[in-house]
Amino acid sequence: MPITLPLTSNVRIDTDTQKLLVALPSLESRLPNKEPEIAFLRRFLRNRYLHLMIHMYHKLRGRDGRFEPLSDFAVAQAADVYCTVRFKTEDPAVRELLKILSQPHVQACLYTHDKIACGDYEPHIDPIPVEEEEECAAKIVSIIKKHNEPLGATIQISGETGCMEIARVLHGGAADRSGLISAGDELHAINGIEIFGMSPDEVVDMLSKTSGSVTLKLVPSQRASRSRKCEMIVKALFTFDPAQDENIPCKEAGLAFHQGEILHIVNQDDTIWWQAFKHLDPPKRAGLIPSRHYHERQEVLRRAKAKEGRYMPRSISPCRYSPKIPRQRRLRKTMYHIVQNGVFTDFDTDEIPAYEEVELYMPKPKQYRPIVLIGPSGIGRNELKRRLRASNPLHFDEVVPYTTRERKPFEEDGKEYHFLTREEMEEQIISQRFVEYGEYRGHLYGTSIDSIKEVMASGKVCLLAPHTQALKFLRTYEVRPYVIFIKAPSLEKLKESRMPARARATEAESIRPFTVEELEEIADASKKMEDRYGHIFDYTIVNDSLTDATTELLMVASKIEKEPQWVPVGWGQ
Ligand SMILES: Nc1ncnc2c1ncn2[C@@H]1O[C@H](COP(=O)(O)OP(=O)(O)OP(=O)(O)O)[C@@H](O)[C@H]1O
Repeated sequence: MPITLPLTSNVRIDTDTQKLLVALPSLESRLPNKEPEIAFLRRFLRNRYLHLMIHMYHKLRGRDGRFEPLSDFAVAQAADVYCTVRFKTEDPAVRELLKILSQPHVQACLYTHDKIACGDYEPHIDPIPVEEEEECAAKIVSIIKKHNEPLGATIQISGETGCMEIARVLHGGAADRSGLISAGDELHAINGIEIFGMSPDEVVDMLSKTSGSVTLKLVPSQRASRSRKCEMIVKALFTFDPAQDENIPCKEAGLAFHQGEILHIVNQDDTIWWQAFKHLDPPKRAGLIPSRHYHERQEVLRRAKAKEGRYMPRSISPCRYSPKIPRQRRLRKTMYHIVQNGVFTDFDTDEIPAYEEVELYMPKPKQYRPIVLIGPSGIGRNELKRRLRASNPLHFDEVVPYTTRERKPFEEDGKEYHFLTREEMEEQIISQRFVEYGEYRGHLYGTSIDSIKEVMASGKVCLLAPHTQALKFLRTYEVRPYVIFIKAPSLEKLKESRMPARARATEAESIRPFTVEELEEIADASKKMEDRYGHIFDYTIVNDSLTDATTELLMVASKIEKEPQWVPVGWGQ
């Protein structure tokens, strides 16, 4: 007589199970000490779910062809659909489809379908996992996030696998502090919630809402760790605002900085985004900064665009004036050159300033850095230099220029000028002894590197007001100049300060007040000069009120004799 299950009157126990149940009492008598196990087996064999499954099994094995599947790879087909549409998240229908496909029960259903379609329901023993599979195992990482603190990592959808992965771990952030999260790790779940099918924005949003303990399920990266953690101190030679950069992976992770700020670069793994923090900032999570390569590429594009729009901030005219030569004459001659490697070159190279590696320079007694005043012609460099020198002539000094003109009876060689023959001076020019020189009325005039060294060796502060072109020669380990930009105030302020003060413009044989056009030219040149050479300046003084500018210059001059300064690497010893 067939045994019927109490709760499933319509499901009959199959004959094999019946045989087992019938055999149980004899088993009990033969194994008296196994009573609990046999009792469990009895309950199991009578379980209605087991019999439902056995029933289904027999149905599926029915040879009437009613359960012929359309395909046996529904999971792969669903994954294919998922990958094809996963980036079209702007379409609500696609979003819904992605959501449905990522539901665990839908996936389980598809999986079961494939198993059945393949007839893969015969019992089998799982192979013993091999070591590589163990490596693929997920890791559960719990990190403690302070209130409002970001995770300290950026995420992206992997181009290879289509999975969400950690793009980079920010130095010093919560993820970095855990020591357990690496770039390339696949992110599968946050606080137990599967993120399969979510967009990076949704994941970021989800992460930002969590605080305290956050548990991440990650599949470790298979890539070999290629972290190139490094510490490099640099001066930023440009200004960066992450809010203005369209390509930054996460604006909140960006580090805004200004030209001249000192940054500690801590990671250069990524070719586009490096990681850095600002000097003197409390030690905290590093931010993303453009890599040198990325900045250069962006700058090239910006310049190309500016060229199209006909505005080129770099197109500053080469030096037209030399210190002793009146403006009108010099304009016609354009005779000013810098010699480099025996060739006449210009400082307006195509180099794109990004970061300059720096080190700390400690001021030493009686070894003062020369102060170099740079600015547009007529802004007041020489006036300020004169005033600084007059403040303490025993401490500040100027260089004695060289000339090939005849010595006047009242002049002393080495006092007003060093006098050389034309041949001698030309020889020295060719051997690059002059930081700047020019020709006026058939005679050469110039500033020699030797005369700068002379002042430096005398234990005085050497004051210079050369043209910008001379910086290429002056910015060396031997001279270590401190460059101060004398900047023009607004045109209105220039007119207000220069006109009533009867500021003088030098002309061929006379001096006269500035014209409005000349003041406009000064304001314009100042702007262009700052755009072009701003990264070289150590300090900027706006020369609006002469008294204020002089006071500020005295303050800076005193500061650089006492306080440590950031200088290009190699100048610090
Ligand atoms: N802040 C100021 N207010 C009023 N006049 C000023 C100010 N600064 C400079 N000047 C005057 O402007 C004139 C030009 O100054 P200065 O000769 O020092 O310019 P510069 O930068 O050395 O230019 P250049 O190389 O052409 O000589 C001088 O008469 C100077 O006294």
